[in-house]
Amino acid sequence: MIIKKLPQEFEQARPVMQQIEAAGFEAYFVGGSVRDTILNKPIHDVDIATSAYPEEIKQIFHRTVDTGIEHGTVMILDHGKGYETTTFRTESGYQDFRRPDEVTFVRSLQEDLQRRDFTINALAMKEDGTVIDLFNGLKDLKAGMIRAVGTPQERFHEDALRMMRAIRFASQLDFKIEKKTLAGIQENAALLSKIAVERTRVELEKLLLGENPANGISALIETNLYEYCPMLAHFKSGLTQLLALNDWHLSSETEVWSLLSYAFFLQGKQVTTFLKAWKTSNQVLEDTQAIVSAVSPLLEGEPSKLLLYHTGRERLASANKIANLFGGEIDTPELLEQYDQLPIKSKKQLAINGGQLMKQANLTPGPMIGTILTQLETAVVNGEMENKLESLLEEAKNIAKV
Ligand SMILES: Nc1ccn([C@@H]2O[C@H](COP(=O)(O)OP(=O)(O)OP(=O)(O)O)[C@@H](O)[C@H]2O)c(=O)n1
Ligand SMILES: [Mg+2]
Repeated sequence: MIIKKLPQEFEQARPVMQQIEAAGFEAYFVGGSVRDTILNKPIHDVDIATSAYPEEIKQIFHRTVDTGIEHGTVMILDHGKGYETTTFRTESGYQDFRRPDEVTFVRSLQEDLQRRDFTINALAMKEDGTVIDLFNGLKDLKAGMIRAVGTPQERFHEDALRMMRAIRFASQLDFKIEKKTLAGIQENAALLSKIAVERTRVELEKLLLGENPANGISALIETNLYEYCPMLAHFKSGLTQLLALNDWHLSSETEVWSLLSYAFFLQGKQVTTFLKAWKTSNQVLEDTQAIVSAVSPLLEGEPSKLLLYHTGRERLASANKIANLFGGEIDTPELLEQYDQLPIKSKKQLAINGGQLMKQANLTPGPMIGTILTQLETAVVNGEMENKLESLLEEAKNIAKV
């Protein structure tokens, strides 16, 4: 197979490939970018595999960065772009099920490709678009099949994360997992606990953000992999419930964690415990908390102005998306319109501040100031008071008297 029209990311990298070849070495595009091009999907980064050793690459190109030289990876800088090139290699050892004990550089493309995870990820492409397909990856791409290269057991022992990758691709590409590969995951699922939570998290997020998340979730359950993911062992029924939802497409990590938390009936501190177990960022945690607490009122259909205000625009859209998945009926554009009509969007927009309260209403510094500001804020948001300095000062004095 020759791909005639290559995406511009490959075109740009061509001179680099040609230079490696001119020096007498082989160079191929490998990995996800080749797979996604054949699937007509947009690509992000192009990876290059080469028979040249890192030191040889550094002799060919003047501007390089050692991004992972012990693994054979050198970044070539060319016309303001960086190209990761990795020397063909084999790996051995894998006593910890996640990293090889030893990496050996080799000159043969075949040896490099045969240690890769799935046939669809073991394609290589020359700079002229010729595809090298040593493991029937093209056939599997066409059939929509995820199949381990060689023996699944070996591939999963080399890196147990590959089991999560398999189900992630099942969702992302809407592919099936081939029988022996699926059985390999079932048999080796427990090895996933050896993998750093952060790596597993990235795969779970990609799974839930994928084209057909239900496909990935069924495989997660069917293979028992979920039992070796942080805390998911407790939530089999919650996970199963997700399979019944109609056609859903999430669009951020925060939506992933909010959907899971809501589907698992988690609240307050339970959300924190769950997300901490998955080591999400604090920002994701904060946003998820806000979204999860907004879902039930949205589902009930009468969200208060104060809820809209405290949730904020972006989180509100996510919360309503989740509410609608569970039967909520509020239209998101209408809800956002209501939000946009709130008199203020944050405390900063209140026409009065603590300093003015002290100076112009003669209030003494202390916690009372905060309490009064919050009451004024609530009144303004609810449309009970105008957002004007004089009337707010007047009201502040009244509150202080009581
Ligand atoms: N555990 C892994 C990770 C990666 N690879 C190989 O390295 C390539 C690049 O890895 P990566 O960028 O992590 O995955 P992609 O397949 O490119 O997927 P994505 O589009 O998500 O980057 C893969 O295609 C595969 O050939 C592998 O064999 N085993
Ligand atoms: Mg990639």
